[in-house]
Order: sequence, then C-alpha cells, then structure tokens
Amino acid sequence: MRIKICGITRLEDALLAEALGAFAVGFVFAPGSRRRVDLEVARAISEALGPFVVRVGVFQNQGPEEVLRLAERARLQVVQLHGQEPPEWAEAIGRHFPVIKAFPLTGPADPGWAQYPAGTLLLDSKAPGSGQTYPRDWAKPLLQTGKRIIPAGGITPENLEEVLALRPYAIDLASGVERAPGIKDEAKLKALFAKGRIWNPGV
Ligand SMILES: O=C(O)c1ccccc1NCC(=O)[C@H](O)[C@H](O)COP(=O)(O)O
Repeated sequence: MRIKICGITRLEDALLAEALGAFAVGFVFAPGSRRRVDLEVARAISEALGPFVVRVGVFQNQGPEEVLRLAERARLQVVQLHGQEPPEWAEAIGRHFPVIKAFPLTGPADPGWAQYPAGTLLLDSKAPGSGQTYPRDWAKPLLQTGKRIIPAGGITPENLEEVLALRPYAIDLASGVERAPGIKDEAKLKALFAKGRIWNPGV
C-alpha cells in the first residue's frame, strides 16, 4: 500500500516515515495551517531524504506563481491543491509538477470531479488535517473513473482496514499518527506501517 504521511515539520519524523516504508511525505504550506512548515526546513528535509520518497507540497488557494516558487525552492516533486483552485491554476502548475487535487466530502463524491485537470484526486473530510472522517463508501462514485484516488480524513492505525477495502491508489493521513499538530508519534507510525504492510489487496 502506498502511504503518504502528511504534515511533516521535523527531519526525524520524515526519516522515520522513510525507514518504515512511506511512499510520500507531505509538507503543508497552506496559510493558517497548524502544520505549516518553514520553507527552509522543508528544503532541508527534502534534501536529506533518499531518492525513493516522493516530496509533496500541500497548498491552499495560493496562485501558480507562489506555488511554483515554493515547490522549486523546497525541492518538491508533487503539488497537492487543497482549496478552491480554478482548473487553470492546476493546468499551469501541471506543466511543471504532477498535481493532486483535494476535494472535501460532505456527501458522496461527485463523478464530475474527474474532469478536473489533475491525474490524482484526494478525497478529504470537510476539515483538512482535523482527523474528521466520512463514510468511506462516499468515495465509490470516483473509483471507476480512471483517476487515481487517495482517500484521506481521519485515517488511523485502528481504522485502516475500512479505507484499504476501497483498494485505493494510496492513502493519506496526518493527525492519525501525531501526538501534536506537525509532531509525529513514533508508536503510531510503527503501528500504521505494521498493519499496512501485512494488508493483501489480492491483486
Ligand atoms: O493538515 C493540515 O493542517 C492542512 C491544512 C490545510 C490544508 C490541508 C491540510 N492537510 C492536508 C492533508 O493532506 C491531510 O493529510 C488530510 O487533510 C488528512 O488529515 P487527517 O484527517 O488529519 O489525517
């Protein structure tokens, strides 16, 4: 299973996530986030990680120029748009970085979201980074659209199975493996990857 650990602000957490087998780490640059990371810190962590961990930047309603500047300076590889960004912004950013577009679920996912110009869609709760969740079957209308789907929102080591049952492209979590916003919890991270590793998708 591909697991993205989001809200990384400390090198030790990033290195632990890498050692445990994380596919990706996320740096939150969204204004007002409790996990907002300093640009130079993100860059230092990016440079310290090995080549096979994807560095994702999370942005919210920040224009393409700002996103591209931060992504380049922090040595990011993927951009995640987590606000109400118009499709033109995703197209402009997508000429430089793969784009993940996040949508908040307040009911079943809208199949029309598959038209958004991003190859991968992240289905979050209506309160990003809060640990809030939603009925996982709300993701189903998008599973057959050909888009890569990443469920997020309130995933923990304890409830991992129900989201993995969707057989998603990847999963994303932040607060479920933290002891405080932006500070990861070693025991929770270990529990998550121990469970994620033994899961057999039956492919
Ligand atoms: O985490 C934040 O503080 C945040 C703030 C603003 C926009 C996005 C944010 N996080 C993005 C993520 O990808 C989180 O991992 C996702 O919302 C799930 O969070 P959680 O429910 O805590 O696992």
